[in-house]
This record gives sequence, structure tokens and C-alpha cells, in this order.
Amino acid sequence: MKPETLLQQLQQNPDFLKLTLAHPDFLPFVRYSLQNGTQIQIWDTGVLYCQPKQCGQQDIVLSSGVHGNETAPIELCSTLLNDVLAGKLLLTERVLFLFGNPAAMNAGVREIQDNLNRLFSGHHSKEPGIQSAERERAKKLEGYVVKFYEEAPQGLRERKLYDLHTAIRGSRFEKFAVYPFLHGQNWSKQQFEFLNACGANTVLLMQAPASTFSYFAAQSCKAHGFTIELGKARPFGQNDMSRFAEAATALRALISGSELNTKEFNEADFNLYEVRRAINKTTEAFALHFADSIENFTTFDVGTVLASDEGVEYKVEVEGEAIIFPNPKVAIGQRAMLMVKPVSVAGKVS
Ligand SMILES: O=C(O)CCC(=O)N[C@@H](CCC(=O)O)C(=O)O
Ligand SMILES: [Zn+2]
Repeated sequence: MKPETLLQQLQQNPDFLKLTLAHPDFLPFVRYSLQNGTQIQIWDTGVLYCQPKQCGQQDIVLSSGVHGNETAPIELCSTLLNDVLAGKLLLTERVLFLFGNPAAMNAGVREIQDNLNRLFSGHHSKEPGIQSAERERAKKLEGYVVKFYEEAPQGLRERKLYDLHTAIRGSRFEKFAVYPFLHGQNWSKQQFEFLNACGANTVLLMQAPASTFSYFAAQSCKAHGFTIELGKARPFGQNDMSRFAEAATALRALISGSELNTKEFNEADFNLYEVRRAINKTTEAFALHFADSIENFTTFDVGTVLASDEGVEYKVEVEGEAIIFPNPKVAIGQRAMLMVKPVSVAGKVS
């Protein structure tokens, strides 16, 4: 598509997600200004940069569709972005909207060849000779995020990246966030307060580096980076968007500088977990020993066999150990389930 055609189409019908899905592999660079002075730049398919006339002090990446079948966050971000493009939502902050994996969205699948959310922090290039659309996309997305943060105005700024997902199965706590490993740094009170305002008062504190987008943002870009799970994954058009209203309101307020009623951090308001162990799939024999209806954060009696792989059984080891993200369909070598346990952050939040 030619840049002038794209510009014309966008101005006639300001729906960037629609254009992205119609052109999942490529959109040319274009820039234009809205009547309210906001500058819009398309950097790629699924990648749109917004710069308000007067920039606040935050640089915010809103990412969705890193997994193509997790549609509610895509619909949520598309609504926010369409309101920006139509001049109905006036931004005060620089925002980079990312729709992660357009080809997977069109196909209604989590991934086409590779799990995009296992390819960040350079993992896209760790096996020379192996190529996939997701590896290419991960590399490009890293580049766009770095460019976005590096091109920010000078001065004291706050970098944020919220990578929005929905989970494969139901969850005892419908909304929860994954707080990437901070290498011993304190967790942020202000960010806990924001997550709570999004309805995600369950937080999983990671204890090790990961190849996820949120860890890349936190570790490589020094951003407040999070994976936020907003509910259960459903196909496009089948989401009850009223269940995402709190998150939509909080994100809208964040990017437009409007008042957000956050509650002061109090650990008692949160369900906090840390990862005790990650169970990886090592062979095709990997199997779960509980039903698909069993929800995330379910606990079992000590000794219960939860999963097995060739020559090994994985049992509950301690009281209170709960399951999260069980998925026997992952590629060999990848994490097939996390075992988590309740934890306190007392004294380590500032
Ligand atoms: O429900 C599931 O099993 C997966 C939902 C999902 O995509 N979760 C993210 C979490 C990323 C993180 O650990 O920060 C993922 O698995 O990529
Ligand atoms: Zn996901």
C-alpha cells in the first residue's frame, strides 16, 4: 500500500486495527496531525505513535495481541485509539499503541509459528538459522519500544509498558498482573495502586529473568513493565466488554491526564504470589492430570500429582502451592506451568 492511500483511508475511517488486520504484514510509514494538534505516526502494521501537542512526563506503551487469540485487550486498545484518532480523547502523554501479532489475530490463534512472548530480550536471535514471523516481529517491536523511549523529550520522565493479555483458562482471581523480576529492586507502590485501579489486585511477583515483553521493558528499558491478564480469552466479538470497564477507565485516565481515583497502597488489599518453581515441558509425553475447567490459582493437597513428563511426575510440594498458566500445548523446552505461593512484600515496596 502507498503512504498516500493509507493516509486517505485512515482519515476517511480512523480505525487503525481494521487497517492492521487488512494488512497484517506491512503498512508504510505515514505521519499527520489531528485538528487538536496531536501528531500521529504509523511506524508499521500494528504500531502507531501518538504525540500530544504538549507532552506530559510519561511515555506509555499500550500493547495487546501479542497472543493473537486474546481479543478483549485488542478491542479495548482499539476503542481507546479510535477515540484518539477521532479527536474524542485528548492525550496528555506520549503513547505507543502496539497490536503485537496481526497475522495470529486474523487466524484466531495464539501464535503462528512461535510464541511471540518468549522471544524478547534478544531471544528472537538466539538460534541462528531459525526464522519465523514472530522472531522478526519481536525484534522489530523491541526496536520500536527503544526508539519510543529514546526519542522522548529531555528531563525527568516515567516509562511504562502495559502488555495486556487474557488467559487460556478461568482464574480464581479474574484479573491479575505479572510483575517481572526486578533483580532485587523494590516494587513500586504507585504501580500497585494503578493495577488495583485496573481491577488487578492479584499480582504475581516473578523471581527470575524471562523472555517476555514486560521483562524486556522492565530490564532493558527501565520502564514500569507489566503483563496484565484481564480475563479469559474469547474470539473477537464474544467479549463482554463491561468486564473490562475498570481497566479501560484507568488506562483512559492515564493517557489523558484525567483524575484517577486510586486507593493508597495497602498490602491487605492484594493477593500477592511468588513463583516457587516453573515446570517445563521436556517431551511430547508431557500431560496435565487435572481438567481444563480447573482455574488458575487453584490449590491442591500436598502430594497430588499435577503433571507428568517422560519418567517424571510433578506433585504438589508444599501447602498453599497453586497452579498458574498450565498449558500442555507449549513447545518442547518451554514453561508448561508455574507453581506459585502466597508471599508478602512488606518492606520491599516504595
Ligand atoms: O493462560 C495462559 O496459560 C497464558 C496467558 C498468557 O499469555 N500469559 C503470559 C504471561 C507472561 C508473563 O509471564 O509475564 C504468557 O504466557 O506469555
Ligand atoms: Zn497472552
